[in-house]
Amino acid sequence: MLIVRAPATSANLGSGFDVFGVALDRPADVVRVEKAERTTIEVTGVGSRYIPEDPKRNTVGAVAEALSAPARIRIDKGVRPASGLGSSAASAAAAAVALNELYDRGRSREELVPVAAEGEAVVSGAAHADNVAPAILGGFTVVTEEGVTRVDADLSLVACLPDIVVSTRDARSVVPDRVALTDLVETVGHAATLVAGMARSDPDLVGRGMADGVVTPARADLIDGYDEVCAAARDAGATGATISGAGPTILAVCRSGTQRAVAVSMIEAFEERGVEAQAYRTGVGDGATIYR
Ligand SMILES: Nc1ncnc2c1ncn2[C@@H]1O[C@H](COP(=O)(O)OP(=O)(O)O)[C@@H](O)[C@H]1O
Ligand SMILES: N[C@@H](CCOP(=O)(O)O)C(=O)O
Repeated sequence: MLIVRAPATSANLGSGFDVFGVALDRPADVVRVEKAERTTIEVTGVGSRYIPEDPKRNTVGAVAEALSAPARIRIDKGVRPASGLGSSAASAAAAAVALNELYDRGRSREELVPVAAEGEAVVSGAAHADNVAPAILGGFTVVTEEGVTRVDADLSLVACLPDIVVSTRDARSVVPDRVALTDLVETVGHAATLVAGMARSDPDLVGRGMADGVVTPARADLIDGYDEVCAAARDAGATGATISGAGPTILAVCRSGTQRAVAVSMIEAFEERGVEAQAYRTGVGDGATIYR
């Protein structure tokens, strides 16, 4: 048997829709795999009752199929599904790394990114790789058609998860399919600022670069209290806050020493709207880790 842990991830970071992603220290999924005649899946842990065990409907089933690696797969969920924290991607990334090792397929970590992205197509309708790339490689990642670029970064983050469910599939349906040139220019500027900030582990630049006038405003209505929670995070010392992935989690980047205050303020702002929430005080983490 092989055991692999893969972390939660936060995709988009505002200006990098379907391109940027960052691995978080926590939470994480743990996946156990054993060779078998055919693939079977068992799911336990956070939100497991909402996750199908049918290999055709679970992200890990698509990964096993893509690697021709049938297995008994047990998933212990630490990342709540439909959270905006790459829940479906954490399982897919862990399964890709585990099955590649179990069956000695010899794929590099970079080569496993499109394999794990096959799983994302099963749940969201698009094989977007912005969650699976950091879940496999760790750090901050930039995904394009040509491949993945990884940047090491050290940042203090808060991921605040309200008791609201937003499915990635639904949140993708509200994204505009055209943008004006002025919006494009603004987005390129923000995205470039964010990448420079990641390379320098500079929370001010990253916070500034998270601004986005295209995708985020279209999705903000799906999260009750979005504006108030972002404002509370900034007032408490965050340099920026935005929707994590497709939501409902809100990700905040913190100045040194403000992480606790940011977390408390975000929870309180949700509570003022009558929404319960929990906050992960986290940072940029490693990718999938194999435990034998
Ligand atoms: N291994 C898995 N882990 C989590 N969710 C899964 C998995 N396989 C399929 N799903 C389905 O994917 C959906 C959650 O994915 P998504 O909406 O992208 O959430 P998240 O934003 O947390 O990744 C749910 O409908 C869930 O049932
Ligand atoms: N780029 C995708 C990311 C979805 O992330 P998730 O964590 O919500 O699955 C999107 O924004 O749709």
